[in-house]
Amino acid sequence: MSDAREAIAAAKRLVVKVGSSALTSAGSGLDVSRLDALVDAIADRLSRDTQIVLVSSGAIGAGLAPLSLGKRPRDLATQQAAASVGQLALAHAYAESFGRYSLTVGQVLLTSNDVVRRSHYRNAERTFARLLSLGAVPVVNENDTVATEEIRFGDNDRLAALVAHLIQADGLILLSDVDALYDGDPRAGGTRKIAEVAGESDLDGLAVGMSSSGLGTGGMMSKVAAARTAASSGIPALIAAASDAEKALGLADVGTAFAAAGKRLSARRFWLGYAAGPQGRLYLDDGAVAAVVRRRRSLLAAGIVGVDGDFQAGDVVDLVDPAQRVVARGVVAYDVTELPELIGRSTHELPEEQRREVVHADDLVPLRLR
Ligand SMILES: Nc1ncnc2c1ncn2[C@@H]1O[C@H](COP(=O)(O)OP(=O)(O)O)[C@@H](O)[C@H]1O
Ligand SMILES: N[C@@H](CCC(=O)OP(=O)(O)O)C(=O)O
Repeated sequence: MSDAREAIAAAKRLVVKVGSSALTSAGSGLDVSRLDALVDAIADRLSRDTQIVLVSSGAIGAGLAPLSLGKRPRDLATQQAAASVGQLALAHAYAESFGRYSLTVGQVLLTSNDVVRRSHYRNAERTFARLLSLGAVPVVNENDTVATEEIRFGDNDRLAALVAHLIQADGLILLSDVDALYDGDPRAGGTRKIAEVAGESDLDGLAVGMSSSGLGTGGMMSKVAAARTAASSGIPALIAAASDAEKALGLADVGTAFAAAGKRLSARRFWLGYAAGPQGRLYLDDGAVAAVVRRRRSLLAAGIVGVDGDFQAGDVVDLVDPAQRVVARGVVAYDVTELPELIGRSTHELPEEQRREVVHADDLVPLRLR
């Protein structure tokens, strides 16, 4: 049994995410018997001294049949109407289902603003902590009815990874309609199941594709991205089938396990690296990339070759290498208008008041290349 599986089996706090494809079907909407089976597995784990936050998709899928919509709509307004109807059905079904175990659920609907802005992020953190301390099961989804195209997560796998860090979970379980990660889309046949992802090299050469049901949004790609986000911030993750929920939440001996890399990032550094919305880009030369990413130094004006975006001192920006890859993210100490006359110049050439670092090492998080 891998460390990741042991950690998930022994976790005191878990985030469990279930996808639309595991709860709904195009013709008949919400499948209450599958939802009940998931709740059975969660209730069993809750009875074994574990706190669980459930991130559940399915609002749009659950709203289709009541609105006589045949398949998932493409336009945002109809998706939002379906989510409005479906979220109510979903919340009601969870309340009823957990009620069989005398468990109380609390609905938490988030938009990306709730994590992108640091003050909102901390507010969400407090809400989860209080719900859990009161013994309720938080059931989370994106607030689809108010989220506009610009502020949408559109992807509950990522939301689940962010929530996992937010509540300091010991593990993340992503449940879908497929039993594991394969080295190619299993619909193609002849593909091999991947049981363990110990490090990034185990993901080399994989063909990870989109949803097969037409109900899910991100397909396996967003699950792998979410599992990597969790793992790289110190939280082991498991991708498994919702129909295997009992085993996934039991011994964690099914699906694909992602080993946690290193120690957990602090809340601030995690927010900076994965949740915050960057307002601009700083383009670095090779020397600056080496200093910032490998030697964990502050970014100085001398190593910047270009600037893009509309940011002010205190905003979050992406740091981009000469191959145009985002290699780090940090809080910039200057407004965008101040930088053009500073970049490329060494500190001793600059006036006294402009000698501070452009991004201080304490405000900088190197990102693994995605
Ligand atoms: N390499 C792969 N391994 C496993 N599944 C894959 C892979 N590539 C694509 N898929 C597809 O991704 C689907 C799961 O994604 P999705 O439908 O979005 O799920 P959910 O609604 O649970 O978020 C699977 O049904 C599968 O067909
Ligand atoms: N918030 C949307 C789901 C978005 C989403 O990520 O869906 P999925 O890929 O099924 O997890 C809904 O409730 O319909």
